[in-house]
Formats: sequence, C-alpha cells, structure tokens
Amino acid sequence: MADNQAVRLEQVSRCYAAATSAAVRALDEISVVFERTTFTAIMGPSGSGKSTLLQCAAGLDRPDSGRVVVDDVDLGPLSEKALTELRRDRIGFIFQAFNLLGALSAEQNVGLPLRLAGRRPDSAEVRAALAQVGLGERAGHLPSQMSGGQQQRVAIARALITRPKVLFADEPTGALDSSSSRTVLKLLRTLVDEQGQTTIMVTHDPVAASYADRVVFLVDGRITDEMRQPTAQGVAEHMALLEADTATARVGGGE
Ligand SMILES: Nc1ncnc2c1ncn2[C@@H]1O[C@H](COP(=O)(O)OP(=O)(O)OP(=O)(O)O)[C@@H](O)[C@H]1O
Repeated sequence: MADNQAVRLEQVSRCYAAATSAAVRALDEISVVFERTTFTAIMGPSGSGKSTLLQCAAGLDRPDSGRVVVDDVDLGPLSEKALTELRRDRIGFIFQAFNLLGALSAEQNVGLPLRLAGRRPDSAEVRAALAQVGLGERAGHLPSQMSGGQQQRVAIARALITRPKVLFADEPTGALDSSSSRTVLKLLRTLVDEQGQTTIMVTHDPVAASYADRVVFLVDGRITDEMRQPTAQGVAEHMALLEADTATARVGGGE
C-alpha cells in the first residue's frame, strides 16, 4: 500500500436485505483512497450510503464484497477479536450524540479508552488531551455540567487519547448550534494541520464540509463527484443539484 494512504476501499459493496422489496445496495462497488494527514467530508442525499461507507471504512461493519485497508492492514481476513483490537488501537470515532458516559467526569471519559486497552490512564496525559481541545479547566466536570460543544470536544479528546491513525466523525456538529459547530470544526482542522491527523467526516452541512480538504459526494451508493478545497457555497450548490436529481429520479421511478 502506498505510504500516504490511511484508508483504501476497493470495489466495496454492502447490501441490506429488505423485507418488502428487493435488497438495498447501500454501497455499490465503491473505490476511494483517503490520504494521510487530510480531512475529507462525505456528503450525499439522505440514504445515499454515507453512514454505511463510514462504518465499513472504520471496521464497524463488513462489506459483502471488496476490500477495506486501514493503515496498511486488510480488514477482510481479520477475526472479530483482531478487528476490535485494530479499532481500539488505530481508529477514533466521534458521533453526533457525543456518547459520553454521564456518570463519569470529563477526565474519566477521556481516560476510558486507555482503561479498555488495559492501561492505567496517566492523569497528565489525560489532562494534556483535554487542554488540547481547550478544556484543561474542565477535567472534573460531568457531561451534564457542560455545553454540547464542550461535550463534543471531550469526545474528541477521548477519541484521540490512543493516538489513532484515523479519526472518523459521523455528523459531529449535527447536534450543535453554529457557534459551537465552528469551534469543533476549527479544532478538527487544527488537528489535521498541526498534529497530522487523518480525519473522515460525514456531514449534511456545506459549512462543515468547507473545513475539509476534499468533499466526496455519494449518490445511491456510488461516488459521483469530488471537490478539492471546497467552499460552503460551492458544496451547497452541488448538493442542491444532487438532491434535485435524486428527487427527479424518485418521481420518475414511481411512475
Ligand atoms: N441496518 C440496515 N438494514 C437495512 N437497510 C439499511 C440498514 N442501514 C442502512 N440501510 C439502507 O441503506 C441505505 C444507505 O443508508 P445509510 O444510512 O448509509 O445512508 P446515509 O447517506 O447515511 O443516510 P442519512 O443521510 O439519512 O443518514 C438506505 O437505503 C438505508 O435505508
């Protein structure tokens, strides 16, 4: 695998059985490379396969065919145990809903992945991770004592504590107001620029996508286009075209 490839998908397909109709082909022979130290946004109309792509690329779901390679490891032959270990050691994940444990402080939440890996969290390391996301003073706070944006930054610190090769983000600003969103997106951008993080983010928001180096557009389980150095307006216009095409196709298909 070329040294600069953090994640590679080769002809990845994923189908879901449907009770009342033909199987849904959520991913249809997708091939895409995510280079190291880049920030990519994945966009597309609702149901186009964005979450399925993220789940397959992160080893949370297995494709029906094709290959997923993460940090030079082909995920296909791995046992469930080996896949779990790879996710634990090389992958970070953040979600729209933050997914922090409510009974644990920020510091305890951030230290959790280290505990799960059998390491005793080093308080200085955990506090440095919180300082990195601008929350050095909040180590003792519970999630309920923090704003949504602060909780998402705790979740980012937690995802990064194991120094993952790839950070996957599924709608990380979906539950945030625009000011908190900006803070979180600037942080994600800084982590790529200054720490060499590789980040892959699913989003519906053209403004969020404009923080990425590249936007990959999905329609009906296929990559149709991509945009480098995106602007929010350029992405919004392209999404409007895709959504109009999808609506036309649905109307046409229903006749
Ligand atoms: N577990 C599942 N079982 C059956 N069908 C599924 C399942 N997960 C996803 N699908 C179907 O696969 C297709 C792609 O879904 P996916 O969630 O990846 O799209 P998405 O682009 O992330 O959508 P959204 O923007 O609405 O979150 C959709 O038609 C969806 O209904």
